[in-house]
Amino acid sequence: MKVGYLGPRGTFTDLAVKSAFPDYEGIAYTTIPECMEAVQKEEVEIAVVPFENALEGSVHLTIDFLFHEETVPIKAELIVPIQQHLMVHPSQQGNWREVEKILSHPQAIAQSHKFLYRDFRGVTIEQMTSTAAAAKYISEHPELKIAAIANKIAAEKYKLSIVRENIHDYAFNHTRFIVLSRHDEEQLSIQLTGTENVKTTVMVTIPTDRAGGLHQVLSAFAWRQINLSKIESRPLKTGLGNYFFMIDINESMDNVLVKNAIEEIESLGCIVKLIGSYRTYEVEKI
Ligand SMILES: O=C(O)C(=O)C[C@]1(C(=O)O)C=C[C@@H](O)C=C1
Repeated sequence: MKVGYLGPRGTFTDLAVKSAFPDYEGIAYTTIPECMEAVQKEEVEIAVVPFENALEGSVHLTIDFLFHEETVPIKAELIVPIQQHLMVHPSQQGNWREVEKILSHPQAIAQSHKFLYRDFRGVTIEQMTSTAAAAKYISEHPELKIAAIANKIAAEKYKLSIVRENIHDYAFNHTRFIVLSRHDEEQLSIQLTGTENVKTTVMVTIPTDRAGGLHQVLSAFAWRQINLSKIESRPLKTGLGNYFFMIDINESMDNVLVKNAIEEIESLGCIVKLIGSYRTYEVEKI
C-alpha cells in the first residue's frame, strides 16, 4: 500500500508512518491538505496527518479539511512522542549562538516558544512547510547563519549538528496523528500494539437560532453517561460568530448508546458529520 505523509523525509509524520507502516511505500506531500486530498483521490491508500499536539492544541488545517471537504474516514490514531532540537549546518557549529534566523514548522515553533523568547529574542523566526523542510534548507545553505527546529532523524538525514537538545517548552510533548483510509483497520495491518481506547469523532453544526443548542447536544451524551474527551469550536467560515463543534467521544460508534445520542442530536435539527470511529495506538519511541 502507499501512504501519503507531510514530507520531505525526516518529518515527525514520516516517523509516525515508519512506526506504524514500516513496509509500505511512503509518498511525500508538501502540505497537510495535499495528503488528505491524495487519499480522497485514491493516489494513496492511506494518509497520515497531525491532528493535535499536547502543547499547542489542534492542527486547524486538518480539522477544517475534515469538516469542509469530502474526506475518507479516520481508521486509527497514533500517539507519538515529540522532541524538538535546535540544529545548524556543521560549518556554523562554532557560532550557532549568532544565528540570524530560525526556521521550522509553525507547530514546532509554537512548542518551543519559551525557549526562543528566552534565548533568541529578536531573531527572525520563519515558518516552513515542515520541520524536515527546514532541516533540508539548512543543509543546502552552509554559508547562512540559520538554524532549524526539527527531530534527531532529520539532523542525521540532512547531516546537521544538534546544538541544543529538547527545546520544547514542556516535557510532556506528544502529537496525535490520524490515519485516514477507505480500508478497514484490519486490512491496514498497523505494526503497533493497539490500546483499549476507542474514540468516535463527530462534527456538529447547531441551528443558529437555537438558544441552549450546545447544552442540548452535550446533554444527549451526558444522560447516557457517555464520556467525551474533547470539544472544540471552529469557524464555519460563513460569518463572525458562526461555528461548528468537533467532539471526541470515548466510545465506539458500535455502542448503541452513541448511535442513539447522535440520532437525538439530529432530531434537534443539528447536522452531524461522522469523521470516524477508531482505535488508539501508541508509539513508544521514535
Ligand atoms: O513538520 C513536521 O515534522 C510534521 O510532521 C508536522 C507536525 C505538526 O503539524 O504538528 C507534526 C508533529 C509536531 O507536532 C510538529 C509538526
